[in-house]
Formats: sequence, structure tokens, C-alpha cells
Amino acid sequence: MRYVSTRGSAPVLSFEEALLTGLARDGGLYVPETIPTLGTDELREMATMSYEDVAFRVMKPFVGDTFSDDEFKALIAKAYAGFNHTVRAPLVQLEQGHFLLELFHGPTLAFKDFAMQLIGHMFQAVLSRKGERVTIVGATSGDTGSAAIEAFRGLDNVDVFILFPHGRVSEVQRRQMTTPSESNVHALALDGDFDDCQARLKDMFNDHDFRDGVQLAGVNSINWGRVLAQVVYYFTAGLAMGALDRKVSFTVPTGNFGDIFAGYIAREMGLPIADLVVATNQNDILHRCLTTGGYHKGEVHASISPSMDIQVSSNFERALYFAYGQDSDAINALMGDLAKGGFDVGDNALRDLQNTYKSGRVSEEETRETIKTFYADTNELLCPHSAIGVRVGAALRDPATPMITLATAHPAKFPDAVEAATGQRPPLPDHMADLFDREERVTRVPNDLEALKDIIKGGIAQ
Ligand SMILES: Cc1ncc(COP(=O)(O)O)c(C=O)c1O
Ligand SMILES: N[C@@H](CCOP(=O)(O)O)C(=O)O
Repeated sequence: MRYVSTRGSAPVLSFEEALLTGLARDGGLYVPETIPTLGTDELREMATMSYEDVAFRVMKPFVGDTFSDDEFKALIAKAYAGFNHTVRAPLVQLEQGHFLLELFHGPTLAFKDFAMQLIGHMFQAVLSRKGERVTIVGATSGDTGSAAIEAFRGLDNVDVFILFPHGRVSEVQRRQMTTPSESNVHALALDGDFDDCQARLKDMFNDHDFRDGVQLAGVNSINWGRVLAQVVYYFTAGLAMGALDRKVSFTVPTGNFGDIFAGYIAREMGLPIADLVVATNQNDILHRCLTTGGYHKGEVHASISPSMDIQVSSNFERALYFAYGQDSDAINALMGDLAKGGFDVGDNALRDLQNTYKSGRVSEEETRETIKTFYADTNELLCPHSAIGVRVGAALRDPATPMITLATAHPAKFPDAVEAATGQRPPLPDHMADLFDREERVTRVPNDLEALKDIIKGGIAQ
């Protein structure tokens, strides 16, 4: 399998190279040159397999010969051994025809663990084989950062620097990033919003001297490995719901568009999916774009679903690339316009996007109301991001097609918002029970590329 950049002029890479490269050298995102498909017989066999066995079947065609089959199976087994649920991603029925896919049973309580735990083990295997070390820099609105730190803490061939927007993540999220004591972990609180963090990260990748000098690597969904690992749970959930005999739909709380794009890949691979529904919070640029075709940047408004406080949605570039028939010239033009403020999607591409994705938007008040009603009806707590998915999923579902809404984080990561809506404070699980007693270590950093580069160069282990 070969990987090409959405912008068309970066080298074509193998899976191993794409994993270590992160952002393409032309500023684009790597995508597989072709999307492999799985036949009905293979899907039928997968319907009764464990999460790990499905993961192997789904990812193997993309990974090629980077790992032997036995090595790849062992990496997958290690990745999910620490999850706190035997089926890894359980489905819970919400109401007739509407199901919740719980993706928060990993070590940091968010869906990011599914991919991050796996690519952590993949990085270790590849780096030890090559005798190389890398500097991972990540941008986070809260969950990618904690998952990355958990996956890479204490490794001696990796330094990990995480940029998060100062004051704009939940206290639990912040402490997950600032309390690990390993010297290869560096939590950087940036004066800005998540879009600033992600923009500075991409600036670092686009500064080739810096990137080569520090052996920069990325574990955001910039990295194809992240998106790939997230494709798996669409298969386990869809097949468990009988997707071979009837289509199923998914609703996905969305910000950087990596998770919903993984659903698109699952559908292209042959999983019978009816609707893929994008659910946004008040930062609704994706919903507006899918509705009107206009993608114009505004201010990021802080919300009670902070992980989705995003305006410049990185993976939307991948979606546009396919909507424009893999035309990298078109993507270069759109991304050039985005740098100046925004763009309008062409008519054909917009039709394609609208055939591929549906969308809905949920206000702050509606999010609180959904958490409250859900608690009153079920006695269960929902995280604000998952609540946004549940509300949009319920509104847009077709009664004849099962709807699976992704529950992307555990309510205990957002206790203030959940308590304000329900009066109930969700307790942290045992392994994090002393989180508020642990000492924090964080560097406050300016939204300034040169300053950040200096901080990172100075922090790398010699
Ligand atoms: C809890 C939670 N829900 C939803 C999202 C949005 O996912 P994506 O950025 O893949 O669209 C995020 C951030 O990635 C998140 O952390
Ligand atoms: N919501 C994310 C933002 C980064 O997304 P990624 O999928 O590109 O890593 C977060 O929690 O950090």
C-alpha cells in the first residue's frame, strides 16, 4: 500500500514511512492511494471475531509488510490489553433503534486510546528496529494530548511535547497531561486556542530545517496510523448490529474530522453504512459548510465540550480531497484560500460531501439539557461531547435503520459540566483516583513559532 499527499507534491510513502513522517512535506495529509475492500464472506467471518482479530483484518491491507503477521497481532494485543472492558468498544441500547458505542474504556477515558495505544506500540517497534529516536509534538484540545502522553511516557527513544490551549481544557484533562513525572513528557500550555496549537504544529512540520533537525513526528490525526486504527470500531459495531443484512448509520461528535473520516473509510472498504452524521457544538463551521458549502473561519468559542472547540478542522482536507476526485490542485487552491480566511466548496464537490455526510449542530443549552434528560431517563451520565452526538443522532435517525452514536469520552473527564447539568459529579475510575493529589508540571508558552521551536530544542533529551 502506498500513501500519497492530498497536496500532490510530497514523496509517495510506505505505511512505515507515513507513520513516522506525519504531515506531508508539501503541507498535505497522507491518504492511501487506493482503499482496499473486504468481501461479504470475510465480513461475515469477522462478525463473530474478537476486537483484536477484527483490528488485524481491517488494518492489515493498509499496513502491508511493515510488520510480520505475528508481530502485528502481538502489537494489537498489547495495545488493547489495558482496556477496562472485555469487548473494548461495547454497544449499549439507548432507545428503540438507537445505540451508544462506548469508546471510553481505555486508559485515558477517551476514544483516542484506541489509536494512540496502538501507534505507541507501532512507533516503539519501528524505532527500535531502525535504531532511531523522534521528537513527537502534538496539538490537543484535551484528549489527544493525554492519550499521547499515556502511550509514549517513559520511552527512551521518544520525547513528547504536547501543546494545549491554556485555560481551555477541563481540569481533569489538564492534570492528565501535567502530572506524569517521566522526563520525556513536556506539557506546554499555549496562550491561544486549539486552532493556534494545531497551526503552530503544522508550521513546525513545514519548517523543514527544524523538522529534520529534531526528527519531528506527529501523533495527531495528521498521522494516517491514527485514522486507520479508528476505522476498526466502525466494523465491530456495524457487524454486531447485523450490518451485513441491513445498513447501519453512525453519528459522530466531530471537531478535527478524524473520527468521522475513519467511518468514511469503513464505508469505502465495504461496511454497509447508510448515514454518516457529523455532530458539532456551537463551533459549527463543519455543519455550516456541509449545509451551505461555505467554510469561513470565525472565532473559536469556549464551550462545555472543549475537545470540539475547533474551527480549522484538519481532516476535512482529506474529505475534500476525495470529494474533489483526488484532485490535489483543487486542494492546494482551497487550502491557500483557507489561509486567507476561508473558501467555498464547488458545486460538484459539495453534492458529493452532502451525499457522504449529514450534519447537525447543538447549542450549549441543548447540550446541558440532553445530559440532564439522559440522566433523568436512564440514571446514566453522558460526557458533553457524547451528548451532542446523542442529540443529533436522535434528531436525524431514520427509524428503519439502526443509529449508532459514538460516545467519545467518559463523563468523569468533564465533571463540572456534568454536575452542572445533573447535580451528579461523576467519580474518576480507581486508576486515576489520586489525580488531584499529583504534582503538576507545565510550561506556559506563547503563541509564537520561534519561541516554541527553542523550547522544544531545549527540552529534547541529549
Ligand atoms: C471527546 C471528544 N469527542 C469528539 C472529538 C472530535 O473528534 P474528531 O476530532 O476526530 O472529529 C474529540 C477530539 O478529537 C474528543 O476528544
Ligand atoms: N479533539 C482533539 C483535537 C486533536 O484531534 P486529533 O484527532 O487530530 O488528534 C483533542 O482532544 O486533542
